[in-house]
Amino acid sequence: MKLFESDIDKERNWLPEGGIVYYYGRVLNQQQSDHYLKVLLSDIEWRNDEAIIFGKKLITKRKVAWYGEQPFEYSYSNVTKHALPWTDALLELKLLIERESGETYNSCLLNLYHNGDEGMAWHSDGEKDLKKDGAIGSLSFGAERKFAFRHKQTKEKVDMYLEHGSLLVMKGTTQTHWLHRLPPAKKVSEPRVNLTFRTIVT
Ligand SMILES: O=C(O)CCC(=O)C(=O)O
Ligand SMILES: [Fe+2]
Repeated sequence: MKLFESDIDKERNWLPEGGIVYYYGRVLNQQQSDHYLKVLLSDIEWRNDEAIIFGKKLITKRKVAWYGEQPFEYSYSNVTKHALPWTDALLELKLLIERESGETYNSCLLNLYHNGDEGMAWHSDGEKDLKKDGAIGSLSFGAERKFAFRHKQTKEKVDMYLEHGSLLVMKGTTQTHWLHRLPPAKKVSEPRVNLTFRTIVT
């Protein structure tokens, strides 16, 4: 049983090889986490994601948004987007996780999963505009969901649970050697918002 935040070992690498994943647990208290969930749900310009897959235009149920310190062009599943300017909440959260993780970030991809029917399939975040081996800082709000890694060669799996107000950091060669996904979760009826802070190189 986890009694105190200090029970979380922030220096533990959750991957056995080929990358680095740190889980910082809840970096915001209940009240702050509830506040940011509400603000993000109402203030972010959420859009259904469009992807061209095998020549077919698909609209995802999940909603997405893309913010940054410059109007970066960002390609993602064959769609090109421009980053919107930071909101106050996103800038506060960016500074918080920069302090926690000792890394810097210049952009953020946001995902809104309305309930447990929505998830994200196996992928790695290795787009060419992303800083090579740069850290990705992932903040989660709302429903606690399982997050899974799978090694591209050995198929080894690592599962973890991302709590309300928690921070996960993926860095080093994680995207080269591992896939990750957010599996659907039948019993979950509450929304989850995830923010992945990244570094774009121009
Ligand atoms: O929702 C999550 O926790 C993960 C999102 C993700 O992997 C991504 O946006 O690339
Ligand atoms: Fe990802």
